[in-house]
Amino acid sequence: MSLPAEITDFLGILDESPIGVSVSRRRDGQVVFVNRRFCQVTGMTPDQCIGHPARRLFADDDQRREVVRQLKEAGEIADADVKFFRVDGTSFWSVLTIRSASLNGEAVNLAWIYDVSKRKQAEQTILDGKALIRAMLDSSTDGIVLVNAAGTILALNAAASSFFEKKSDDLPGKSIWDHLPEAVTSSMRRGVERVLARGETVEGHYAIGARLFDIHMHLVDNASGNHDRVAVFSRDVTQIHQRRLQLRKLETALEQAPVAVMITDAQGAIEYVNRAFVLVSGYSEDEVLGRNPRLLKSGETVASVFRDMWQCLSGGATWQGELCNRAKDGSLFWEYATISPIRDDDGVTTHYMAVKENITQRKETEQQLVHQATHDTLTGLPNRLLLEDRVHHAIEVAKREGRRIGLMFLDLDRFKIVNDSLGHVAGDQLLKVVADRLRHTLRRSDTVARLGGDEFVVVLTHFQSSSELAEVAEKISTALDEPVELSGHKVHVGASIGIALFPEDGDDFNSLMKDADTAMYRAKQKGRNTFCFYDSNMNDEALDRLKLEEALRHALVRGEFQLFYQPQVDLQTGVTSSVEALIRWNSPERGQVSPALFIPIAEESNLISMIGWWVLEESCRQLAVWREAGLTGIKVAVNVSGRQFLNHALVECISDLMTQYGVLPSQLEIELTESTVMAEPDRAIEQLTRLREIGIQVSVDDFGTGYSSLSYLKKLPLNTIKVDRSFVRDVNNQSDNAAIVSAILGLADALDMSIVAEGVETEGEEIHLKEAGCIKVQGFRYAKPMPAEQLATWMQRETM
Ligand SMILES: Nc1nc2c(ncn2[C@@H]2O[C@@H]3COP(=O)(O)O[C@H]4[C@@H](O)[C@H](n5cnc6c(=O)[nH]c(N)nc65)O[C@@H]4COP(=O)(O)O[C@H]3[C@H]2O)c(=O)[nH]1
Repeated sequence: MSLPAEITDFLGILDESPIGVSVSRRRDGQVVFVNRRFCQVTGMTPDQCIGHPARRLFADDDQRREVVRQLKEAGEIADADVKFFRVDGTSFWSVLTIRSASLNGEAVNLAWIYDVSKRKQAEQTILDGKALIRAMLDSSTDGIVLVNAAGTILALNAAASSFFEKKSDDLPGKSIWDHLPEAVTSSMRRGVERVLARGETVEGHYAIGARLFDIHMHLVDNASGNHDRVAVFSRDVTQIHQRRLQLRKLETALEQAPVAVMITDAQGAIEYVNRAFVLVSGYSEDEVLGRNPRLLKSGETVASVFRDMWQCLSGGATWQGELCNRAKDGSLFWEYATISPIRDDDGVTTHYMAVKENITQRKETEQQLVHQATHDTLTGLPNRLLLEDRVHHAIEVAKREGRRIGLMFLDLDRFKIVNDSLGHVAGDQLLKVVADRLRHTLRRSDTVARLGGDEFVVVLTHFQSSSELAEVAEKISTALDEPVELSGHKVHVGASIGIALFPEDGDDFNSLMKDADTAMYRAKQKGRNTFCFYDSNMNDEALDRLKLEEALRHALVRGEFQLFYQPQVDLQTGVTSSVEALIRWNSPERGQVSPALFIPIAEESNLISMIGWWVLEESCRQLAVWREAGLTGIKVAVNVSGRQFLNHALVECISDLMTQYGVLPSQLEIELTESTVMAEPDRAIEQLTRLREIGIQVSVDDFGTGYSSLSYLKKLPLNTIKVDRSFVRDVNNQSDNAAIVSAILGLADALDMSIVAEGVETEGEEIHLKEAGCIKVQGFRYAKPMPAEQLATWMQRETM
């Protein structure tokens, strides 16, 4: 059927309207008319519509069926939102209205479509937004309930159900107050009122059933800007609360624990200490937090304990052990510590926890017991047990270091008489006095022990010679020879001392004790208050040395020293321009004593300084005498010992003497042995430099015997090397000596030093030395050391 022109014209008027119009026959559903707008909206041409079934427009079958159903039922469709699919696959939303009508006697469906895609899109966006918000709210673990002023629930999220213990679907529209326990409602009601009245956020904690909630209530604006809604946020804090309670319990337990607890981070910074820690250490929490536990270090715990601790902890294991720490007030305390690493879920150590039991009292008791077991109760001195231990230990060290040990056995000479006559109390008092005197006479490094009764033992480990031991024994004898005041009586006790030496007399404790005891009996037999060595040779030697030292002490005051001078000759010119000053001791008892014998004793007993100064002064004095006598241009080489050389006053003293006697620096030379220079090379360099600064020349004696470090030799400001006599001896026949002398000459040449060969005795030696390039010589071949007066004559004769 085609529509009459007047009808289509009429309908065509609607072409420009926003409404699309189609007319279809009810009979067969064929479209008989579409206006232009209809074609625009549907994206079809009139030809694609007219003559075709109207249902073609519906790409979606379900929708089409629905439209047909409605048309059958009601005969029309009013303003339905329908989604159409265009032939190109795109879709659009339209408001669809279909009405039945009669056109030219034919029943038709008039359809109006109006594109509402934009509105639909906006609606969808709103819906999507709402769904998103809903999803977000539902995914929140906090419950959110929106109520109005009357308490009517307007909305709530899924998590809010736990707050009400009911499914959230039932609740909107109902009163919140009907769904909460009595105890909660009144307080919450007041909260809601406050939020609405003042716009404040109100917080609270509520127990609902077995659960605990943190509640926050906030004012919410409605769409028209009225403040009549309250959002109630509820957070289930039951678990947190329980954990908090648990932690509090643990903290209280830690705080009240009888043991000190300390927690540090992985770097050792203290994060927690409990009350016991504060009590024991004396440090407050604030004073230790953030600091390292090292602040407790006392220096009394052996280093190996800390090494062991860190090895253990860094390996992830728990360490247990004893530590001696220092409290804030400086006192020491002992702890038995258990230190464990604390790891996180990944097994990484984040903290260390130390649980420490104070064991100071136990330690003190232990130490007291040990002290009691190892010390004599009366005198407080080590007893036999400790003595034995110390001697064992000393023997070990002495073996390692190649040292000697002196063990002295002391027996008081008149103790029994005191005890029997004045009683035990006086006897005990006497023993205490003896112990004190021994303690004061000896060095801290020496051991003094009491064996029991009136027997004491002294152990010395630092001494040079047996004469030094004899000296100590003398000192002890002198100290014990002093009278002791006992119960109003002056008592002389004295002691007999027996001395045994390791390793000479014995190499273990028992044999040394036995030998010292034997020697002590010998001393008793000799007459009391004396000492005796176990080895009688040593006895004589030590006594002899002691006597020599004693005599040496008086020699200076008694004017028993004299200087001899030995010329140093120039082989090329035959001229003597320098002499070596050599000391002589004319002892009334011993005759002439060789310096080789008494100089070492003087060095050991410190007499060398006095003797050394005398030699220097005497040399200067002699130079002045020679000058007066017209003997000028002579230089004196003075031997200076090691001890004297390192004395700070040496340079000033030499300067003073030169000024006093009018001696020029070029007239004085200092002779040092190679070992003196090499003993402390750095200090030697310093002192030599100062000597050089005042113009004094220095020569090294005995060169070649002391293993000089060549690198040092280069740095030392020395002028002359003296080739030792041992290399000069038979140099013309002994190739070894010849090689050494030639090497020393080469060295001196390279270091720009001059050479003096010592102890030249034969013509052969002289010829060899001359050919080797050695110019200056000294020895019996030219002259023996002689007194000053003789030297003047000798020199005059030589120059004649
Ligand atoms: N066999 C032999 N010997 C020769 C010959 N020419 C010299 N002598 C001896 O060799 C020693 C040289 O002195 P020294 O090496 O410094 O060795 C000196 C020196 O180290 C020390 N001394 C001497 N006087 C002093 C002094 O005033 N102070 C210091 N600290 N030590 C001194 O005592 C050591 C011994 O002195 P002396 O007995 O006087 O012995 C002297 C001297 O008499 C020779 O051709 N053949």
